[in-house]
Amino acid sequence: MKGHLTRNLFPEPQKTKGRVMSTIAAFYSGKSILITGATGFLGKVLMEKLFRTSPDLKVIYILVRPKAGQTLQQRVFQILNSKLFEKVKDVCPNVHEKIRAIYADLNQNDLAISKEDKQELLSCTDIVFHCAATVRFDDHLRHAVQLNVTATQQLLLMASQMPKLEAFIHISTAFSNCNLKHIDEVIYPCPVEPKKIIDSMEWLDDAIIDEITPKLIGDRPNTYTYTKALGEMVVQQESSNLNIAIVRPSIVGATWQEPFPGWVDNLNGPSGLIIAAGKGFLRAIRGTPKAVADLIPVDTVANLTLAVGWYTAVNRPKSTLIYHCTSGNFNPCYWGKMGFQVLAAFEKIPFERAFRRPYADFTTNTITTQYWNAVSHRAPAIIYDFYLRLTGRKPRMTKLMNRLLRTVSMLEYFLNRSWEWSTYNTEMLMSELSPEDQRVFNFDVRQLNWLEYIENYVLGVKKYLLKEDMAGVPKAKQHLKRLRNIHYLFNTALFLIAWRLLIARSQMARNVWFFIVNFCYKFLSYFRASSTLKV
Ligand SMILES: CCCCCCCCCCCCCCCCCC(=O)SCCNC(=O)CCNC(=O)[C@H](O)C(C)(C)COP(=O)(O)OP(=O)(O)OC[C@H]1O[C@@H](n2cnc3c(N)ncnc32)[C@H](O)[C@@H]1OP(=O)(O)O
Ligand SMILES: NC(=O)C1=CN([C@@H]2O[C@H](COP(=O)(O)OP(=O)(O)OC[C@H]3O[C@@H](n4cnc5c(N)ncnc54)[C@H](OP(=O)(O)O)[C@@H]3O)[C@@H](O)[C@H]2O)C=CC1
Repeated sequence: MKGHLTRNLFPEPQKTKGRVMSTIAAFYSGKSILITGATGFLGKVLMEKLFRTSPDLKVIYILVRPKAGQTLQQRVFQILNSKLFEKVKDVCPNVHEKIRAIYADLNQNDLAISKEDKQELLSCTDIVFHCAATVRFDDHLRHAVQLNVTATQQLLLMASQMPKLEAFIHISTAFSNCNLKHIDEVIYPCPVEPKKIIDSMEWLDDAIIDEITPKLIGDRPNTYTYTKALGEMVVQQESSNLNIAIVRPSIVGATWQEPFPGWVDNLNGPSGLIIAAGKGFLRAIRGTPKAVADLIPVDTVANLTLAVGWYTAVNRPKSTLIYHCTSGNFNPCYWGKMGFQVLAAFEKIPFERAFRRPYADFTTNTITTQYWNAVSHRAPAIIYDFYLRLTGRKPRMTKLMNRLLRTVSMLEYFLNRSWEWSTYNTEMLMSELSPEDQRVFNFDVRQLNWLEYIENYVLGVKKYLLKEDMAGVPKAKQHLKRLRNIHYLFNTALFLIAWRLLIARSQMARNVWFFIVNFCYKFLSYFRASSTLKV
């Protein structure tokens, strides 16, 4: 593909209302773009930004599968009519004509794209953004390989047959090499070749795959990070034929600025834990307060990805460039501090019908974690289920708590380590951008104010995930006050009962008790006597 281009890759910067138009936005005008994973968290934000900044783009092809009883068209309709796309409709009123949903299933070896659709994609596509993946940590290796490795290979094969293709941008993860502490902008090889893994998945049965999975993933924590690393190797193997770049985001969180702050639509990463903490289910996590919380807003990832698409197409770097999209070395935040910020946000923006008052303790001690799990997580769930049973309702809290603790245990790996990612390419790209591009496609996280971001994140979780109205905030605050009083009352009762039992059984406890009562009495008498003397 390299060197096949006949088009003008350096469009003249245009002027819009006295301001020079963004070069990147101008670059995407008139382009046919293929996005995989466009129905996902990052894909939607990427597509929204493209339509908003380059309304003159020709078409966005999205590979979609029917899901949850919805047809392709219904899925697209739902996305275009969501809050996220409100601004797009103003700048690009015919957006529905510019989006073309193509049936595809990345679980199928040939991606299940029809002949006609494939022909159109091959002849028209200018740029590919490959976002689709399974992001589940515990996916069966066969499924994770199919989506994160084989599907990537199939897509690259298609890309190599696209005569107009200018750039192929692959979205990986900054954690694909999380077994290392310092990660450079290079592709690290896995011991077993991806082609061998793909082949073996075809003939090994599930039981044998289960057996060899721990050996294959080695010192990585899950099949997700392992298969994303294999996916990168596949990309590297095709890089001599294609103009490719890889973007590696860290933990992707709610939007920072665009199209508005705090937008989020799934429970992955921190979002689910914010709900669990805000509703009072999760009160302690095994996490290192001083470890870097490498969160990156989803709009920052979209901006960097679009800038990478432009740079790769225009400059055609000789080798595959890798861009780390991380916050740690530009503007670090730490889990302990983030925990405080989330709690502070709950004070202002409490969630409705909380189970207990929000509290979050990051602890590194395994015994403390087990204590918290027993006393603060499982015991209240058992008591609540007992109450549900007594009132003739179905118990559910213990089951919910068990699933939550399982989820937390899977995220713990990322809460107890810090990584260093080199960011030379990302910084180089930033310096290549014109001031207007730096403004429109901002990925400079040094400007991010964490306190403000976290507050908007919590607000976004409340509005877009929990669908709670801000009008309910006073009632939610009232409910939390009631929970606090119940908490104090419960603790006092517990203390008195324990003490009473102790006094009944131990002479020593009785002596201590009499000593305290005697001391208090004497102190009060002295205080009374001295105040009478003053008068
Ligand atoms: C003040 C304290 C708070 C401070 C904030 C602290 C934040 C810490 C966040 C650390 C995150 C570290 C992430 C590292 C990401 C690496 C980057 C990537 O590339 S990775 C890309 C990112 N990938 C990921 O993040 C994937 C992580 N998730 C998974 O892999 C799977 O969901 C699973 C294996 C954890 C559970 O599987 P399984 O048991 O089969 O069940 P299902 O999947 O069906 O879900 C069961 C229930 O749990 C729900 N729920 C789901 N997620 C979360 C959550 N995060 N949390 C809570 N809840 C969650 C789910 O909605 C459902 O509820 P319901 O319907 O029953 O009511
Ligand atoms: N979220 C995060 O914290 C991070 C994500 N990343 C990477 O960013 C990319 C996007 O992640 P994110 O948006 O969060 O993930 P999502 O889970 O939100 O989206 C995944 C996308 O892939 C699509 N997909 C999955 N399986 C298939 C299939 N069989 N056929 C067709 N499409 C399929 C999904 O479609 P459908 O809607 O039909 O399920 C969805 O559009 C991924 O490559 C991920 O590895 C990297 C670092 C962190």
